[in-house]
Amino acid sequence: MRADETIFALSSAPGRAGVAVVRVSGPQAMAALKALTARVPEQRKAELAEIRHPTSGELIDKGLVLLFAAPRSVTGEDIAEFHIHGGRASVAGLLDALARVAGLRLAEPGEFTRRAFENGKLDLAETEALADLIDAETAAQRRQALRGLDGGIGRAAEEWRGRLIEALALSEAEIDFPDEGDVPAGLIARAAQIAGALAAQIGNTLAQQSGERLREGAVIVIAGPPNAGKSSFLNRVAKRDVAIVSPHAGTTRDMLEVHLDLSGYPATLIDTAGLRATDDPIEQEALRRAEARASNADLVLWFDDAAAPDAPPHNIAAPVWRVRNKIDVAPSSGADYAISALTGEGVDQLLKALGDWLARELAPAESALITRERHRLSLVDAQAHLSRAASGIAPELMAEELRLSARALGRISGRVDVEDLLDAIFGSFCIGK
Ligand SMILES: Nc1nc2c(ncn2[C@@H]2O[C@H](COP(=O)(O)OP(=O)(O)OP(=O)(O)O)[C@@H](O)[C@H]2O)c(=O)[nH]1
Ligand SMILES: [K+]
Ligand SMILES: [Mg+2]
Repeated sequence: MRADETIFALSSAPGRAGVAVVRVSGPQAMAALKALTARVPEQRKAELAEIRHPTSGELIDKGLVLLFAAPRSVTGEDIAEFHIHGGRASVAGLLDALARVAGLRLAEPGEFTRRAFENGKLDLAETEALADLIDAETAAQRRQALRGLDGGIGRAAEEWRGRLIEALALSEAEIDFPDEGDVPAGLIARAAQIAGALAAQIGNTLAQQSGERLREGAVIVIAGPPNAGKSSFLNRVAKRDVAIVSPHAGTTRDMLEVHLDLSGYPATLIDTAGLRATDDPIEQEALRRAEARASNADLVLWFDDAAAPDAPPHNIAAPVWRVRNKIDVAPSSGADYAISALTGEGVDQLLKALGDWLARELAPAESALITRERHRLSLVDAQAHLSRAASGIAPELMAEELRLSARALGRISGRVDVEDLLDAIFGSFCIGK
């Protein structure tokens, strides 16, 4: 990647739309505006312009153009924006026109964000939060991502790193001037005290509920005997025919999942094969998978048929809610919820209870600092080095532990030691972001 190259891409979603936004970032952004509209708009002011092909002069579209001059732009470079009609041909025409401008090329996935990072507009944790915001499907996920974009774990890690560097300075003063009268006594003890306090604080953060589950959504598995109406329930909740429903026991083989927004919280609802003894090897494999999925679930909805109640097996680790289905054909008692997947009776109550449960389970995760495994591993690493630094070791060893800890913390915001992380993180973005 080279900063002297100017990149462009469709930044809004591909496909037909009212408006499409194409962004150009880099030193040739103004030249691109001039080449296509024969002028450069006033900074940060939308202007209506005729956008023409630079070689043929053909009119591509009339649209709004904007200029954000460096460094006051999202990437920190000159940015030109073209807001045009969101037709496939209009967008293709504009992208083709931009490709003809000298020094411009199509952006790679995540390249706009990567430039923002390299120009200090975002730290690495904020970059991750931006990716989360783009991916957020529910209100709670959006709030979590916004908190991350507002500093979150990156800011905390930098604060801790600042205090750690203070401790490092103390221990190095002790190493450099061990016997000098004007160096106050007990430097190493103070450094150890700071290290111990930081280790405890990071330990507290690690002990708090992590935000990962909110990012990914809770997993709710529908399990139960064949023909209990599991797939019928999934279809009703999804409001479309996701799963095949039939009176034939053993209809579902492959697990099917739908993503739900329940009271603003995310969940993945998974339909599984009906549990029963069978000789069919394919069905046995389906059952093995269903059981494995149920064992990793956050919640299991155990479905049975009002005409043939069936208790759940005892080896399910997750909390189990018993749901009795088909109450339209047989009266029911003894389950947590009674529904009819066919008529819809009782389904709203069950969904409401699931929404309340999700809110209880996931609300604390909204304010969690740690939202990714990467953050957790860096903090565990930083804490281990801090604990060793505080354990009364020689000043030289202590300084080394503090340095290692500072590096682990620095990896969170990405200000140091990150080259190898960059490709992985930016690669998860799409082109135009
Ligand atoms: N009367 C009545 N029939 C239902 C209800 N829910 C499902 N059924 C019927 O029960 C049969 C089995 O439904 P499915 O949704 O395929 O059941 P399943 O639990 O997914 O079955 P497997 O995938 O084979 O384990 C179908 O004929 C459905 O139409 C209900 O609430 N009331
Ligand atoms: K069935
Ligand atoms: Mg089924």
